[in-house]
Amino acid sequence: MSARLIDGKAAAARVLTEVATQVERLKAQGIEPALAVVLVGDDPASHVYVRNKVRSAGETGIRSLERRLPAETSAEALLAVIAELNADPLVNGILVQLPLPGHIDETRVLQAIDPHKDVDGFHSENVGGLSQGRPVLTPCTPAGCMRLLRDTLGDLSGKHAVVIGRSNIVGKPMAALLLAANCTVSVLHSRSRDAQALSRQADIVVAAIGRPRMIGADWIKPGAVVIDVGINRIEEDGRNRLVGDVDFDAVLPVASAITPVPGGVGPMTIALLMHNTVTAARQQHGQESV
Ligand SMILES: Nc1nc2c(c(=O)[nH]1)N[C@@H](CN(C=O)c1ccc(C(=O)N[C@@H](CCC(=O)O)C(=O)O)cc1)CN2
Repeated sequence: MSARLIDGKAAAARVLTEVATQVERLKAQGIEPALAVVLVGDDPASHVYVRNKVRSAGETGIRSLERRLPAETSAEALLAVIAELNADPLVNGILVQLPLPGHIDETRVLQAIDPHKDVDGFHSENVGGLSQGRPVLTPCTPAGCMRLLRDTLGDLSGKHAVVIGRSNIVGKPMAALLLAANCTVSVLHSRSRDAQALSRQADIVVAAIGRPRMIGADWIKPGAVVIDVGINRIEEDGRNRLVGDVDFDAVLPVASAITPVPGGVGPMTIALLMHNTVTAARQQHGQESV
């Protein structure tokens, strides 16, 4: 048996089409959703992601503003930019591209964003709301993984889901979303005992550890659905390659469905950012989220 490929590009295109329809409706009411993207420094991957975010905004009719700042920008200067965007009534969503240069405290910066404009869902107000099941802005990568899982499995109720990795951006919000979908959730990390055996009991495995191809076939129960969040750049056979946290070739014959890297979770992250921007715009105008 060979697993079905979960096509993140196609799923992202569907989300973006939904978003474009919502944007058209808002514009007909005189509301133009706008997203501010803040990029500090020269990280080449961050530049690509920001370019793709601005492009997706344009394609869905969302107005975008870019604030590009040099790597040596002080925390105070960055906070001043965020304060200006918070105060601008025509800006609905703000995101600060991560990682920030080492001299800037990321938490301090993320906490400075108005929670209603926090389209990354990283502010503690939104993190807390997510764990309480309130309708808050939700981190884009985990929200994208949930869409892929629902498209693949339908109702997730009662499934045993294992999340490997406990980062604030992916692992922890992913666990909260799976719990909200009535899964039985285990979060595995570097100190977990018998991680492989626990993972092998799961119906759903979400790998978000940042270690190239760490999850092999012996971590996966036959027929499980595998979501690979890893994006690792490695050099192999003299070529630069992008690989996930899952050993794709080894797991393919064991799983029932699997996301590839590239073309799996990554495109969903950007699509869900556009979705969150429209949600933020609707909420700021007293409308329910869709
Ligand atoms: N403020 C944020 N910073 C970061 C986030 C985030 O959600 N908010 N996530 C990641 C980077 N990221 C978005 O910002 C992101 C990563 C990967 C992709 C993507 O489409 N990947 C492609 C491959 C692209 C490539 O060649 O590198 C894929 O997997 O198919 C989109 C967005 C960290 N920072």
